[in-house]
Amino acid sequence: MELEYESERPLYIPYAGPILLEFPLLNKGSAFSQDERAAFNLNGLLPDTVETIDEQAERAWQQFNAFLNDDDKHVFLRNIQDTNETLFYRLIDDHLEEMMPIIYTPTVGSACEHFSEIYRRARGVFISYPQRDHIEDMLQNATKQNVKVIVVTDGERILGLGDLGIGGMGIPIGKLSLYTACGGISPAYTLPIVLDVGTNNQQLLNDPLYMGWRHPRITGEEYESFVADFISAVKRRWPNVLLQFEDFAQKNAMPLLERYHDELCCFNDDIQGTAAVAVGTLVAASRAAGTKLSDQRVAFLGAGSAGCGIAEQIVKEMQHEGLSEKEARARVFMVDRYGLLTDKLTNLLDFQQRLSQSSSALSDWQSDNDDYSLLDVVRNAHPSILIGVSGQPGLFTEEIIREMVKHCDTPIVMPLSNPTSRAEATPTDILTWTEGKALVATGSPFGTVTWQGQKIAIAQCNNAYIFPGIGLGVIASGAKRVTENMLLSACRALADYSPKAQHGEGPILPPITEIQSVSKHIAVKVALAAQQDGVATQRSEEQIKEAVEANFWKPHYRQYRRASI
Ligand SMILES: NC(=O)C1=CN([C@@H]2O[C@H](COP(=O)(O)OP(=O)(O)OC[C@H]3O[C@@H](n4cnc5c(N)ncnc54)[C@H](O)[C@@H]3O)[C@@H](O)[C@H]2O)C=CC1
Ligand SMILES: CC(=O)C(=O)O
Ligand SMILES: [Mg+2]
Repeated sequence: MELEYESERPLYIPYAGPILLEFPLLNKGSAFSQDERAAFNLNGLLPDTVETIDEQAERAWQQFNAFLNDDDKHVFLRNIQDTNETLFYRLIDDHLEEMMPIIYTPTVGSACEHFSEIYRRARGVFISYPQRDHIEDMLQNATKQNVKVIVVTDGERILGLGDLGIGGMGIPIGKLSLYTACGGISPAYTLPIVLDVGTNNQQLLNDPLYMGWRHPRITGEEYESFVADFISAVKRRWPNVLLQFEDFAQKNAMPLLERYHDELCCFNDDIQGTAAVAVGTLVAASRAAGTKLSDQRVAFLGAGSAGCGIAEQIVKEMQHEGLSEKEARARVFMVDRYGLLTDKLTNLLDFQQRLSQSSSALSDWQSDNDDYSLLDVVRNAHPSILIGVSGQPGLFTEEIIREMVKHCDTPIVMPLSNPTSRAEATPTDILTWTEGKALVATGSPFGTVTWQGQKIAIAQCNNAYIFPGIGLGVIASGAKRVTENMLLSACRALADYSPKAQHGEGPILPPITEIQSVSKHIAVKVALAAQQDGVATQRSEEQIKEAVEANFWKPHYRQYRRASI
């Protein structure tokens, strides 16, 4: 197994003794060879047997399975990540299906809620508002020097769980674990960051164990200039870094993206990554059904960052298929807390306004109220696609789903809210209420559903299918910006990979176990789009493919030689 790496050049390491064992990027534990143990003063610090990474992974897998609940499994895996990153990624490589729900949604949600209780060791950078004059120093202190991907949150909208303060750090850590496990970005190049601007979560403020800044969130001018200082410091420290905004509250997500998308290589995963995965799924589903996305009508529950991001991408795709912008917008219905977004509502944000329906076009709609509920929309607009991004569980009721299936043979129903506890409906309920007719995709993983003896796999429509490939494509091409075209290419590349669209059967999205191949394919398309948009150097497709392979890090141990200090 290790032979293929034997020709790889050795690494020259300036650390020795216990310090080397404390370095998660360099530690090999019991896999240090006898020669290395002698050269690096490790003799006596490890049990006698020199193990292979496979043997270490087998022990860790047995230990993993001995834990009785997922939260404990999460803590266990995070501990391996913090002590031996190579082993951590080997384990995930070997058991992605079992471990992805533990390091990512749904378990990461619980890990964020209990962040201060389960805290063990430092990882990433915590930039708190009281330390705002020292941001540059904090970035200098990061344990990683050559950072290529940052995921940053301020913890205000963590999955559908709300404001979790610095507990939100679990999300950048989890996302970056997937950048490595699914997108092959070396963990030496990734850095999770939380901007600690306080929290409005009273439970956390009252919690004696809470480790963040105990202060209500700063807002307005103070918040904006703090983020601006952070972005300037990042640009000075790592001018070519890819920065992913993650889980910011609705009021900040879009303004931050609009302000910075042309200042550095960045994107917002909840708006743009989610749009790419959702529209990729819908394009694949339409292809499989022999129709087009522009033939569908789409209803959303939740007109926030994710909902409006997906909706705008749907409008673009429908225009690409031949509709005018007006025709496309007339097919998309956004329902939020106060009902359907129409031009009668006066309190809409800019990005919601663009997606509101003209009330004159709804004059013949039947409703008991002035505001149209989701049920009213389903009754009157007859959507064939229903997308849940409200963060509220159970809102796709039996009545709504049964009404939907009256008007459409194969409804596509996507409760995308995370974690599992926030899903708008369960796949079992949706399939029961539609008598097995619905095509279901969820944000968090759900098991196979058996409907009248038939086993139906449930696709996980999560931006995890997109962002690792974008990161790999940006790194392989040296792209300086993330353009709309690059996101659109990622979306179409995912649709190319759909088993159902390709073969007419099987799941709508490729199984998670194929995510590395999917990410490589997305990376190539993203890199090509970057070149077309003039934000990356021109190279042939062959050269891009080689760069994607060359940049794809694999979890194995390199040989170490002692560097002179
Ligand atoms: N599957 C995936 O890849 C992704 C899933 N999500 C999930 O989507 C959810 C929303 O995320 P964002 O859009 O970023 O949050 P957001 O806070 O920007 O938007 C949520 C929207 O839902 C609305 N809402 C809340 N309760 C409602 C109700 N009872 N009826 C109708 N609308 C209601 C809110 O007013 C808000 O406009 C979260 O649970 C998140 O985990 C987000 C990004 C990616
Ligand atoms: C998947 C994701 O980014 C979210 O639920 O926020
Ligand atoms: Mg998110």
